[in-house]
Amino acid sequence: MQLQLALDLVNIPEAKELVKEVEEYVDIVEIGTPVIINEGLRAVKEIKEAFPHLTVLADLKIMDAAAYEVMKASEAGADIITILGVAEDMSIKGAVEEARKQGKKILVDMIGVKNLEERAKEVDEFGVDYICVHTGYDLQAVGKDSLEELHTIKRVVKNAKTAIAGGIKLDTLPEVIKAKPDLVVVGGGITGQKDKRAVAAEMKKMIQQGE
Ligand SMILES: O=C(CO)[C@H](O)[C@H](O)COP(=O)(O)O
Repeated sequence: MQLQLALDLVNIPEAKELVKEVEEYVDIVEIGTPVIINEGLRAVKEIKEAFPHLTVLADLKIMDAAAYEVMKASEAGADIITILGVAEDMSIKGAVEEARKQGKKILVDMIGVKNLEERAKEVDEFGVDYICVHTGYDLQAVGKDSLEELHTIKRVVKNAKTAIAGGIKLDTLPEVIKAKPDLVVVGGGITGQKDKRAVAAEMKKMIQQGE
């Protein structure tokens, strides 16, 4: 089980500081959608250059023009690129094909997918690398989480790795670990804490113990 640090509400210098603080405890660094909106793919490039040993995920949440956007994120140094599960089949297949050419991976974000079980089976057949259930900020605000959805995809996904994101904190991590996703994505649960390093270290320890 891997730990992904999601960086959403920072600029590039702040992102670098944050990664420096916790890098020994995280496996993947996510350059979040708001960072890419504010800073462009330059954020991906600068983080990859500063931390070449870390796996960098570009959270583009691609909806269209998938092959082109995967190519651009790959050129910037992303190792993993995200596309939405609600995108057209052709877009997801195009993303996978381009990622294979570039030697990169695709994570499908299932945010907003209504027919989760059926769609997870379909995208799993397209050869994607990760399928991620995700409660976005807007639903977190009304108390939702993705644990039930994780159980659903764990049941039906045969090829891809499973992942979970959205509002995971130290106190909710044990339940998540029990469900055994391959990847746990944590943003505010680390970045919003006073002692980020200590929280990341504790999360890593809990994850290792849960394996
Ligand atoms: O993709 C995102 C928002 O759309 C976030 O990166 C993801 O939800 C993880 O952050 P947090 O743990 O703060 O919810």
